[in-house]
Amino acid sequence: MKITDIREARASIASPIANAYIDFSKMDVSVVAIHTDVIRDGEPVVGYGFNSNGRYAQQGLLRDRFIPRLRDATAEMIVDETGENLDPFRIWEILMQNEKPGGHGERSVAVGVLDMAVWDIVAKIEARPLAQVLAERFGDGSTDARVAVYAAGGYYYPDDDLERLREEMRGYLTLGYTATKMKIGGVPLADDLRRIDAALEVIEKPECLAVDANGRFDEATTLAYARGMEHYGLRWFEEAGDPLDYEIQKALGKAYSGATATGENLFSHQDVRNLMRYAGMRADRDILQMDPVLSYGLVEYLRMLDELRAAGFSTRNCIPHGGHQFALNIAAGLKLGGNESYPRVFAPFGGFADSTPIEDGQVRIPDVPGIGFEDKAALMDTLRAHLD
Ligand SMILES: O=C([O-])CC(=O)C(=O)O
Ligand SMILES: [Mg+2]
Repeated sequence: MKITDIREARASIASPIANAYIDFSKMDVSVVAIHTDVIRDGEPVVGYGFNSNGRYAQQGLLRDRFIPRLRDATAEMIVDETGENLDPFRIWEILMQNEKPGGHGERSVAVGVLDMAVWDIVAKIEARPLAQVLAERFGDGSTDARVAVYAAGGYYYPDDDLERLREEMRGYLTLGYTATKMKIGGVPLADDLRRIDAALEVIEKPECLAVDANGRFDEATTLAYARGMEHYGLRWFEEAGDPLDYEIQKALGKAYSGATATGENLFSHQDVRNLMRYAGMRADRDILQMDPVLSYGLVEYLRMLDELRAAGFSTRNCIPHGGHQFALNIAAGLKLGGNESYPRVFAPFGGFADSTPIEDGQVRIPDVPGIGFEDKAALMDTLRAHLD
């Protein structure tokens, strides 16, 4: 088999929302399509990839370095031992040739976008959902029939008020979600506590509401929020301090009895190893949110899981960031703790297949080959509009 074409483009996901650190008025993502000469159902197999929100489109890196490396590789260099499918691990080595260690981030996004498309192809050639492929290759052979998902939102809006937030939370419950997440850190603590109270009027169960500070706080503010929020018993307190400031995370873990969450801005297994070494993470409650597509793809995510296991954590500690179907397949196939979802933001890249509604806070993997993009009409329309 061989790759016949690689296309990339940039797609806007701009919106007026803001978290404690950035607004999304200029946010965009890279989208790629990798075409092959393998025929399934009468059509050449095409794999799709895109990055999730938070990091921007990576067109320069894709065009100048990573796509040319893949284009220049011979057919023998990129296939597995059967010669009939791609080998994502060999492709990863080709993408990363002549890249120095360290300084992860941004290039990890470019590689992750291509890696997503490669795994979509692998599962399409096997004519099975990616979750099943992963369960057999790297898991215990079976997939989780349903994955717990939570609705991430609760952003700051230009015309913010508490009723808008309550209305948003009501909407998530109507869609079938039982758990949600909202932003903190964009306004003073007293105002954030009023926002949490408003969300809890709707969600009712504090163990079903998580809060996310997006790395905004210094240590003193982290501890002030920990004291202010501890009595609620919330689901988790996410990214209190800078993602690489493991001392802040450690101080939080010591001071705060509730669960904490972090990892969406760690892009390599070396960063995860350091988190395990220095951040005082607690295996009995804390959540790890590394996002496979932002962090060099599934090939690297498997190495991160090895780091976690070595430190005494379970795959169930992991609830990836990003709200995409790629992470959903990984969650089902490798038995993670759940997956993020963005029902109201970052359309059409957030949310899951059209045929799998959220039921009681959980979602199934659709029975379609690959990652399942073809079962999500709005996403396919966007991908095709940019890449055909
Ligand atoms: O607002 C963002 O950057 C997204 C985010 O942190 C999340 O989904 O946890
Ligand atoms: Mg977050």
